[in-house]
Amino acid sequence: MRRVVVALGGNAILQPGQRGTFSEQFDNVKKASNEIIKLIDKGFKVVVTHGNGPQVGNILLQNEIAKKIVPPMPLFVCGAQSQGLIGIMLQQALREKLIENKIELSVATILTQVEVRDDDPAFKNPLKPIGPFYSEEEAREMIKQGVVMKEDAGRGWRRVVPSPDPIDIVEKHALKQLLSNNTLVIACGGGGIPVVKDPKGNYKGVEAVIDKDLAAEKLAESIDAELLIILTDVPKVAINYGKENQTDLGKVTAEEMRRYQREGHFKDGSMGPKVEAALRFVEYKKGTAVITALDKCEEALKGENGTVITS
Ligand SMILES: Nc1ncnc2c1ncn2[C@@H]1O[C@H](COP(=O)(O)OP(=O)(O)O)[C@@H](O)[C@H]1O
Ligand SMILES: NC(=O)OP(=O)(O)O
Repeated sequence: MRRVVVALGGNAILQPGQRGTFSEQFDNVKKASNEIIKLIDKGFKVVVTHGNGPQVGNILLQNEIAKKIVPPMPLFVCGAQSQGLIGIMLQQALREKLIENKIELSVATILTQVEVRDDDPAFKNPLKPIGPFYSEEEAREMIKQGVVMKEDAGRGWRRVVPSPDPIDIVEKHALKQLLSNNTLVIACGGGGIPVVKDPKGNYKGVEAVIDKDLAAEKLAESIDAELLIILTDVPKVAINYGKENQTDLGKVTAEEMRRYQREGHFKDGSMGPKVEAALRFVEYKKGTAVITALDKCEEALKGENGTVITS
């Protein structure tokens, strides 16, 4: 059976302008689950992963606001909490759709650790935006209080944290076993819980949030997937994005895409990591990578939409 990793963008769970109530997020997750079920119906063996930028930032904020009463937890624990938060919504929504469609599969979320290097340069250069958006004025005030803030791809200011490169999926053997045992697996949520390995082989959590698209690529490599689908809120990747001469990309080779990347068409913190993840998967694994909008996934698989990158 063809293995596929589906990466759900933050927008698929918490849309801009929403406060992020449980029912808002659960409704969004239900819509995303519909699309995932269509893939299963087509005969794919699916592993789902998802972003956590808004959620992990909100959990961190809750910890900080309540710190006089409740001891705050480290950021990697907030990441683990976000895997549980989104995992339970996905488990329930997917199960509902599986029952509706009379598909017999178990659903399980794996609390997944992802190894990073402790000397990754990202620890000295925080770039990963998390949590809510702030105005420039609010951001300047927070910077004075020691919070690292950056402007996020023209959408407002956000807190930023280190985002080291994922090098290995710690629970990969467990998730392969579940996959072979009729289970729809949700793994590496929020890029995985970032850990470093000590000389004895023990893992220790680190203060970071891994990019979920880059982790999705590692996940796809680990389970021998032949397809990586990155679902976001635009149907296609574009060159000259937002300019008069914007051109959407349909079928492209990895070579062409690397050239556009070198020319600076894909922004850090938004389309940049998606394109890099897609390219790594196509170049190292010789698989196919698709970047498209959640509701265009079916069309993209028929070759009628989306950006499809092949070697
Ligand atoms: N070259 C590009 N082509 C298409 N979209 C782009 C490009 N550069 C930046 N974007 C922006 O990237 C956004 C998707 O990235 P992001 O919001 O981080 O996704 P998600 O939260 O779904 O993972 C799109 O909404 C679009 O505004
Ligand atoms: N961890 C992560 O990349 O989350 P988002 O996709 O929500 O930013």
